[in-house]
Amino acid sequence: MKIGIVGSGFVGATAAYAMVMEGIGREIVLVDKNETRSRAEANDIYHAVPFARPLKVTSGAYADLKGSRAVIIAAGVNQKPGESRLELLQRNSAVFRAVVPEVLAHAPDAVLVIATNPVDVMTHLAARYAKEHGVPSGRVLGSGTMLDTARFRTLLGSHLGVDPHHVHGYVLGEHGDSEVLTWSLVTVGGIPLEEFCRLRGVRFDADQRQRIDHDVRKAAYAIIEGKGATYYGIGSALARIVDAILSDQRAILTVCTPLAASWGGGDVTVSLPHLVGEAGVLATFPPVLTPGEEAALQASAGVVRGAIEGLGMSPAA
Ligand SMILES: NC(=O)C1=CN([C@@H]2O[C@H](COP(=O)(O)OP(=O)(O)OC[C@H]3O[C@@H](n4cnc5c(N)ncnc54)[C@H](O)[C@@H]3O)[C@@H](O)[C@H]2O)C=CC1
Ligand SMILES: CC(=O)C(=O)O
Repeated sequence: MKIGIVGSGFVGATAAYAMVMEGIGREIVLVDKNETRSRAEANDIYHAVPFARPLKVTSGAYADLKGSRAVIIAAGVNQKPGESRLELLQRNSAVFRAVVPEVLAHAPDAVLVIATNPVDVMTHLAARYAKEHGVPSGRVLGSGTMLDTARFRTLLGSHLGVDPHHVHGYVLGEHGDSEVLTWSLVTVGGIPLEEFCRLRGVRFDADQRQRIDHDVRKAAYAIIEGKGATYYGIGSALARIVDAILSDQRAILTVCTPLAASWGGGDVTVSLPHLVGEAGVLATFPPVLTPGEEAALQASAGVVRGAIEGLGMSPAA
């Protein structure tokens, strides 16, 4: 099973490395406008194969994406220290105008997995191009708030003293400053958060919530300030999404995809829990939230809708 990656910078190359480490797929092709970089990354990652799983890793042109089951798009600019994701919009939408039609032309049956920021708007844009090629919007999904959800679960697990695999909680809405940590949905081993804290005698007050909210929401800014880019978390999230697609896992992931008009937030692309399998997004599960969380989610969808409209696109892809 072939996986394509367009944009083999920090994010694309790390996703490829994560897939080699975990044995996801059989072949990975890296494409980048900087061919010297993609060739070097492909060779470097390929040399890890004897220590990991038997995958082939190559670099190539768009034509080499032919037959891919999934294509990750991580091409474009990343944030400089202090810059927001939305500030990348104009530059990365120009990159997508060049990249997405090429991917659709050479890998028309692939599920597109978007990572480039601002990922919600870029996913909306990619879905619009895909629609022009007859590709249903469910076959275009973005990493959305997968990374924020992972950060939330990591910090909660650390505070509670529980393996984050057993901590369930979702960050929804924009992958950006307006994202919503849905505290009311958090369960630990099936036990609601407050009840779990009572049973274990763990202190969890407003200050602790505030600290975790801050550390999740500001994580990217802090990491970029310290080392210029984030890539291990997102690389692992992208590998997880591709695994769900290739194995038709029916995983519930907080990816983003254009939402049906029937969703209360209207036609926009933001993250909600989605069922993900071979064909991409198979179903959407708008959660039951507190009134405050619901208002924050609608406000977050409004931020993304404004950015989509600012690009001159109708929110209805
Ligand atoms: N969705 C998420 O949770 C995350 C998203 N990102 C985003 O991923 C994107 C990539 O970030 P990095 O890998 O750190 O950047 P990078 O600068 O290391 O890599 C970007 C790559 O895209 C390539 N590229 C640019 N224009 C292209 C074109 N027209 N055709 C083909 N390749 C092209 C560049 O040559 C470069 O190799 C950024 O937009 C960043 O904000 C980063 C981390 C998390
Ligand atoms: C850069 C980015 O989007 C993140 O690390 O969340």
